[in-house]
Amino acid sequence: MEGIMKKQTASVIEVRDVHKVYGSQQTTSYEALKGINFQVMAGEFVGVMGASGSGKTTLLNLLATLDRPTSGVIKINDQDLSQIADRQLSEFRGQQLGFIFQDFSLLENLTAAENIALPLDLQGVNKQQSRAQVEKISRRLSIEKFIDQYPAQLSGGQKQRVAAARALVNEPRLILADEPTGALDSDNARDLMELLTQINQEDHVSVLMVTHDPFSASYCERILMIKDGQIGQTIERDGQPRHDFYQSILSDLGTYR
Ligand SMILES: Nc1ncnc2c1ncn2[C@@H]1O[C@H](COP(=O)(O)OP(=O)(O)OP(=O)(O)O)[C@@H](O)[C@H]1O
Repeated sequence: MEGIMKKQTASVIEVRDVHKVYGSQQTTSYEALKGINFQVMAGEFVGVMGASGSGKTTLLNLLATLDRPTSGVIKINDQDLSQIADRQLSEFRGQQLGFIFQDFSLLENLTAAENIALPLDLQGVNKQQSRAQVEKISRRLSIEKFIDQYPAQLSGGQKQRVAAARALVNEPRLILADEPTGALDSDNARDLMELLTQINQEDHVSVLMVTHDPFSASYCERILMIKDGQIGQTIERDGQPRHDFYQSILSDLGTYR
């Protein structure tokens, strides 16, 4: 019920006719995205799948404001990214977005707590407030016991929970995840997907997740299938139980490739 009520309020991502061409020479240039259109509404959990080289990372980099489209419009929380100057992009990222990567991207010489606090440090949040926010998110993600340890002392699943805490500590409305279960075994992958689902449903944080893995994708409500730089197909969960959706994804992937 909550899922129905939370949707259709506002769009957190709007992508209109986005093209991305790498290289400027006509002979060597490559069009990685060829007119992408989609929206993600507040509170949605959306997956992006597609074969290697189809343009998933290119799209995620544009949404993450790490690169600019060649043409087209991208809005995040109604803000047109083309209107943000380069020097303001890191502040925008820090305030609006949370990132989770396949390789966790934790700094080895910092404790888990210090890693989680990084987005707050970059925004100049004072130590006391930062410590309070780190403790709050650590309790929420049940990682209080190991936040004073270094990444090398943590398991893969624990590292990804720390990375999730770092993504959430600034209370973003949107999480961008790039193969977040790619380096996890199946139990830890399930834990992480359940955690993301819980955050999505309880805190109404929207999630856009690139994945190759049909199991992880089955936690999404909608999956954009990218093929050769275009959205070829969208698979809707439509209230199906997760296991049934998993089977639909598998059969769609079978016919899609
Ligand atoms: N910086 C770049 N310069 C030139 N071509 C690029 C660049 N980055 C990506 N490409 C090309 O653009 C296409 C899309 O790449 P992209 O990394 O977005 O694919 P992907 O779907 O994320 O693949 P994978 O699943 O293997 O990560 C590929 O053909 C790739 O070779």
